Amino acid sequence: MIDDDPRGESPVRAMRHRSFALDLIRPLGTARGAIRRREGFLIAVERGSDGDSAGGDRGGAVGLGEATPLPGWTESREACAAALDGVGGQGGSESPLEVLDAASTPAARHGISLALADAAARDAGARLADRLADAAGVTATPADAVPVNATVGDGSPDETAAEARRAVDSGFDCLKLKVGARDVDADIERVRAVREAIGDAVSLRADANGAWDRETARRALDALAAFDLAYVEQPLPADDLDGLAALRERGPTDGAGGAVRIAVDESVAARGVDAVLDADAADAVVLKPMALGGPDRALAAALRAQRAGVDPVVTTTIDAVVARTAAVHVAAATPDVPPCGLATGSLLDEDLASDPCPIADGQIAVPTGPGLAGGAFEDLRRW
Ligand SMILES: O=C(O)CCC(=O)c1ccccc1C(=O)O
Ligand SMILES: [Mg+2]
Repeated sequence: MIDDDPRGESPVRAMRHRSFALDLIRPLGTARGAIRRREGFLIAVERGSDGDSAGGDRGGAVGLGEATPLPGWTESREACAAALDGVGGQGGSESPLEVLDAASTPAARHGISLALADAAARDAGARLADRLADAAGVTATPADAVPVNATVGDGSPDETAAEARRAVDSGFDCLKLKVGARDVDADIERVRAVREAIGDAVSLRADANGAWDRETARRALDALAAFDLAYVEQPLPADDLDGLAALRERGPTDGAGGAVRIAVDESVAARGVDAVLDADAADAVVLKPMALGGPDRALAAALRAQRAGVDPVVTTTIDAVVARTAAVHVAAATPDVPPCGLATGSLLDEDLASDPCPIADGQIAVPTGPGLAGGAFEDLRRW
């Protein structure tokens, strides 16, 4: 097929979606409550045939997408389902990406956008990462592997330290620890226990999921400065961009070393990456393709962040394997990407298909194409 539609925006010839529900092995404790189960939609599309195909009825490759909403970052499951149903009823005359709004239904838009991009990449015989990079004007060749962090949930100091130690023993050299689910003094003891268990050579991040007010955040950051954290993610509520900017500007405090770097996640989902960059609210931005309306939009946000001198960290919302693999391609297309929150497949008790992205030595492998993962998801393409 002639590759005249690099962004996969041709009309949809056929589209279907089905729902799924996947339990986590055990609840992931966060400051916003535990995540126990993920419910979403698997999407398959066939793009419209090219105008030049004489037969008039020739379809392209079947592309796969996933929409796994998580309120707080995306629309509700109901709103996602309604948006996907609306696309199905459209009749295929215009691109569904024009009618799906990235701000109000990012997960639905992610699912359709990914399915179209996978189909287009398969038709072109190219890896998704290469197609995303080309469309975004990235000249560097996408990576074959991406550094990742292990994700460690809330738990007692002993439980948390043991889980951190297991992650390091299995090859991770960057960990992200959930904080903010208990009071600051308890979290300080957890971080101390983890640092003692893993040693100084492992990079350590903490994610408060917006739990603290300004005064608590200052107290927490002052105390946590002793443990050499790479950054603290979302120490303040999503909308407090001024407070986040002020935390960054704060100089070293009495003898405690330099200020702790700030990453933002919920602020990106709530206000968009440009508002975060304009407010000077972050040293790093956490980019979840599911929350940003698609892999292409996530990569564009990553490149804008880099141009502003801010580190883009690509992560999942604990998605099933199709969306996780897409996020790996986004990270691969981002030049010099720092460790990303993509090692979340092991949190799930079951999955839609086996994972084509093995993790070793703290790096996740980027599948060879075409599309998302070559033949890896064949069973998912026919149902
Ligand atoms: O970043 C990671 O390590 C994994 C992803 C993660 O932590 C997460 C997963 C689901 C919902 C929210 C979050 C979060 O980063 O706050
Ligand atoms: Mg986060």
